[in-house]
Amino acid sequence: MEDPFRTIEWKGDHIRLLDQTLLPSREEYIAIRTVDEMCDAIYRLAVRGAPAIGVAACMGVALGMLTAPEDNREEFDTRFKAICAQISATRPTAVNLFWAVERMEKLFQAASGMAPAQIKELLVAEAIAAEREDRTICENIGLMGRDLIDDGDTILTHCNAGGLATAGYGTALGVIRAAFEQGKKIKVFSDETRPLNQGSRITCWELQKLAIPVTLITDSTAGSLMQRGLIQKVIVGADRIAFNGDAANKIGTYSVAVLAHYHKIPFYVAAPLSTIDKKIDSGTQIRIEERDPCEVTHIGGICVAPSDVRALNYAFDVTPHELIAGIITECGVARDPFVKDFESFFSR
Ligand SMILES: CSC[C@@H](O)[C@@H](O)C(=O)COP(=O)(O)O
Repeated sequence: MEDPFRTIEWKGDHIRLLDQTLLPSREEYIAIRTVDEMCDAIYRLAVRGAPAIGVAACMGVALGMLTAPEDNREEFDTRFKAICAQISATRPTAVNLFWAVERMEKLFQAASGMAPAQIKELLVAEAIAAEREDRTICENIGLMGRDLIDDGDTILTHCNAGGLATAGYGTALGVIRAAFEQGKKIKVFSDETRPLNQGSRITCWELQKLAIPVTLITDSTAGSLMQRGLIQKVIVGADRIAFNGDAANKIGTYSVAVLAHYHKIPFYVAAPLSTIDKKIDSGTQIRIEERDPCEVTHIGGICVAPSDVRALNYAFDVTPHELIAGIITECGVARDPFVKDFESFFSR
């Protein structure tokens, strides 16, 4: 089946992206014309999900350099550095953002002997390639993970790790989609995923578009469903995975993993290799984004708490590797001790 939407697309002089903050009530594409606009889109989650943020970062760098002066090499280089720094400062947890900026930096360095006009072309080509690659990587994650799902399974997912969190197809939802495309009769429970409701707003919307049966639950319902034997697998995405397998994902993922462990339900993480941070060997080193408390005190712009109450808004948590049955990547399913499998995947 064709993708029912396009997360992000290079359009020559601008970037077109589906504004995810408006879903599901409005399906609106916006045009990003400057680095400021791209940084704002990433920060306010108009584009979100680790792999999609990575693609947005590549495209943001290429876009910003389109207007860089070609007659002054020093200014050209300074502009590049400033753009990379600005994009890197938008969100701290998803490593794909930094992976993307590093990818563009490497290219910029390798092309340092070339004329600015040529470098601009290379940066654009790299950003477009990153988008295409991500789609293919997600399809491969689907192929690698689909046999973990049995016919008749009901799967719980948290947040949104679907086509909209990537350049297309998705990671956790990609595995579910691939199993569904094999003809397996599967059902999905989607946690609503407070505070910003990526589960209810985006995962449910995507799964409905794909005709995959989905039932929305509040975040606090998952344990009860597990206790009743109504969930056979859990699959989620990740924003950053340490080399020992500890995985940061949307806040609430850790609670789901603990529940799954208690109920002996396999808990899987699906993510591309670009989400694995080779520089850190434990989840304790992952910086967790803390966002505006208003996201907790308000739902859809309506205040649901006393206006002066203190609220804490960690956007992510870390699930320790021992709670993870497998990490599904485009190269295969890594198992504990993850470091061994990761090393083999990266050496290919
Ligand atoms: C394939 S996306 C994996 C994760 O990025 C996803 O599960 C998630 O936590 C997204 O958080 P968000 O704050 O919406 O960007």
